[in-house]
Amino acid sequence: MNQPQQQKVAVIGGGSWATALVKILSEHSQVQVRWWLRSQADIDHIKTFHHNPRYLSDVYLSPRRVKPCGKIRDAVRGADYVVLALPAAFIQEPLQKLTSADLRGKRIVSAIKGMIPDQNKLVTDWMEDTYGVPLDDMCVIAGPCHAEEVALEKQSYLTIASTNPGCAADFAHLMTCRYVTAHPLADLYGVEYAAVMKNIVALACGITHGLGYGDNFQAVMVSNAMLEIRRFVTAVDPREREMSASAYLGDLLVTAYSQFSRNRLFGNMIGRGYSVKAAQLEMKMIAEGYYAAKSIHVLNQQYGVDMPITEAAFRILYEGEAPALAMNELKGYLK
Ligand SMILES: NC(=O)C1=CN([C@@H]2O[C@H](COP(=O)(O)OP(=O)(O)OC[C@H]3O[C@@H](n4cnc5c(N)ncnc54)[C@H](O)[C@@H]3O)[C@@H](O)[C@H]2O)C=CC1
Ligand SMILES: O=C(CO)COP(=O)(O)O
Repeated sequence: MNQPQQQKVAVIGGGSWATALVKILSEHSQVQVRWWLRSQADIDHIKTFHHNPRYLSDVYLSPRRVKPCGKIRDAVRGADYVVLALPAAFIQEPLQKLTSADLRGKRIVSAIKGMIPDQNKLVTDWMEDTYGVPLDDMCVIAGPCHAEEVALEKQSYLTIASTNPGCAADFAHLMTCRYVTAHPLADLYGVEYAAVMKNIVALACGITHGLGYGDNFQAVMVSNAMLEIRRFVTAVDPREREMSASAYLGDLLVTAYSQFSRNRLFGNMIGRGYSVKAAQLEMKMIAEGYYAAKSIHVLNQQYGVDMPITEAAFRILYEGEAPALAMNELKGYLK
């Protein structure tokens, strides 16, 4: 591994995943983290008490290795890596303060499992189109890994996907610590799309659970979902890939079944009769699957892939179809 002595990493976002990633990065003595958060009160709290007051508040954040700041240009200045760790719907506003020149020569890491909602673009495509960042200078963080379990230092695995093997291997090194093992993988698009789509499936699983369906039904839905994800990813980016690997199947499983899954929780509320608005207000955290259901639905108008689970979620979330009716229709497609 050809890593320089000091690594400067800017982390953009103040939520649970950003906090977990800052914790992992700060396990490395050679890494300096510049952490951009939008709330000045949270920055002051972290500087004084070394904990994020809002998310994963038990996690200790070393003041020697982690420097919170409120100006995004200060955070990225001099950074080797810029890690994007906000929900996709909120990334455009803070990044507007940056120009292509601010990002030139830096490696961009997307930790986001969502698409830019109004443009229906993957984050890496959007970064390439908006800032001219070459795909080879980007990677994505994927794999079954909830921030809450990182906070508890439970053994976890990540996949770092990139078109550039060196970029993936270098960042995988920074994401590996006592309780996290990270592996590089060459399939950037496949991993990025699968991470977006598993959120829609987990949301749909939550809906069925809220409606009273059991584990038998969910197991069939998750198996069918894996085939649905494979069909879509193959249509968008045809190539050989092992979709039972943890970056694809593992992430689908953890999100569909974990007590920590925001998408499952959000779906569960919808299944129990909450409106979308009420579920969003109740949650306090962001379920990317809500936005992804629309983006993938729109994108699929170009590809025409058979996606009954995504379509059922789309109709419930955006067309007002009753969850019970949509799931009843879906029953006929599953096997
Ligand atoms: N939490 C997890 O375990 C994991 C999350 N991810 C991904 O990481 C990304 C970030 O998610 P989390 O940190 O979990 O989100 P979160 O729900 O914990 O935090 C939300 C973040 O969005 C910001 N935010 C909320 N409302 C906003 C608004 N109206 N305008 C601007 N910013 C706003 C908050 O300040 C906070 O930084 C997502 O794409 C998610 O899919 C990926 C792997 C694991
Ligand atoms: O991607 C995740 C775990 O790998 C997080 O999923 P949720 O956003 O549903 O919690």
